[in-house]
Amino acid sequence: RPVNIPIKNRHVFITGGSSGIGLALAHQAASQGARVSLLARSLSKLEEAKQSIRLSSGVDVSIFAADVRDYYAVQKAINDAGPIDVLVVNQGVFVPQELEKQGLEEVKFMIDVNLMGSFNVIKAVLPLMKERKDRGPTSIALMSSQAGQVGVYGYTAYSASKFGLRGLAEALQQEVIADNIHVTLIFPPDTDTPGFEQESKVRPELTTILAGSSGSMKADKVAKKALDGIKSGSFIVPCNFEGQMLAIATAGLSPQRSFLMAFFEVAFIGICRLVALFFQWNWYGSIEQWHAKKKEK
Ligand SMILES: NC(=O)C1=CN([C@@H]2O[C@H](COP(=O)(O)OP(=O)(O)OC[C@H]3O[C@@H](n4cnc5c(N)ncnc54)[C@H](OP(=O)(O)O)[C@@H]3O)[C@@H](O)[C@H]2O)C=CC1
Ligand SMILES: CCCCCCCCCCCCCCCC(=O)[C@@H](N)CO
Repeated sequence: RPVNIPIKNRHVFITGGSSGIGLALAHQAASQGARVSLLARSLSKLEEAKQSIRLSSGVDVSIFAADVRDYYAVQKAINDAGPIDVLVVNQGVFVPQELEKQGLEEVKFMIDVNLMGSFNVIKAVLPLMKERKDRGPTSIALMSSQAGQVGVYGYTAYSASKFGLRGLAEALQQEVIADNIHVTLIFPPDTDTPGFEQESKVRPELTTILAGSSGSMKADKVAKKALDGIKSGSFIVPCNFEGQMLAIATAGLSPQRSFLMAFFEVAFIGICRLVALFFQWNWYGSIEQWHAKKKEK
């Protein structure tokens, strides 16, 4: 059933909030009257973010320098930040590379930050979020990626880390629903951020070609979709039209609050599977072409 999770005058805690999508979310939450806290590794980037939010909305955000891989550092930050109403687990790292070429330390880095780091943050927040009475509905939101709905060339480790978040989210929602806690999973396409700019420099050509199947977005737009999804307690939040098709094609056994969306899923799942097969046909065609071109050289 539908739910409404207000953010005005409530505490929104964003990991990876000093850059890109997380920073855009922080700006929007602050301008909508939320009390905002940010967590990331680099203190100087956090201070810059704090400054820019103060300039644009006059709001003073709290900042916490910690690495999500360090449970005790995360726990300390969260205890210092005070009770959280909306947790956005958004930190993420992405180093695209064919698995054969990628070092295992890079694989582990992505799994540790994106997946294990998310466990650390949620484990630290949950007891405090649960323990408060008369607090109204609260939210735990996770930033996945369209690469967490479909495997993409060059993203073996990254896709695995983002698919992992879905299992975590589906199981967690069942565990916390009785506490009026609502889980949201966000699936952005390529998004114009400092992290993406870095990624683009090292991305295999095929990764760029396949990821181009979905249009790219501005961080502000993704943040707006995310925040609207969080406020309406949506479990799955797609960000663009391709994302809406992907969400239907991969709906599986995820919960659905909206009767209208449930109807769309049932009505369009067949056609979306057809479109998905067409995309796969196309992707394998691109892969074949790319190999043929490489051989010629
Ligand atoms: N941009 C894109 O194309 C897409 C991004 N996403 C996802 O959205 C999220 C945000 O991405 P984007 O805005 O592009 O990323 P950015 O690289 O621009 O920002 C990443 C943020 O995460 C923080 N961070 C990184 N590692 C850690 C860590 N170990 N501990 C704590 N904080 C950390 C960074 O700060 P610091 O380095 O100081 O720690 C920074 O604040 C990620 O989860 C990403 O996977 C999903 C789909 C597309
Ligand atoms: C029903 C069929 C729908 C068809 C649409 C298919 C589109 C899939 C495109 C996948 C794009 C993956 C982008 C990853 C972005 C990301 O996370 C990196 N930039 C790292 O941050």
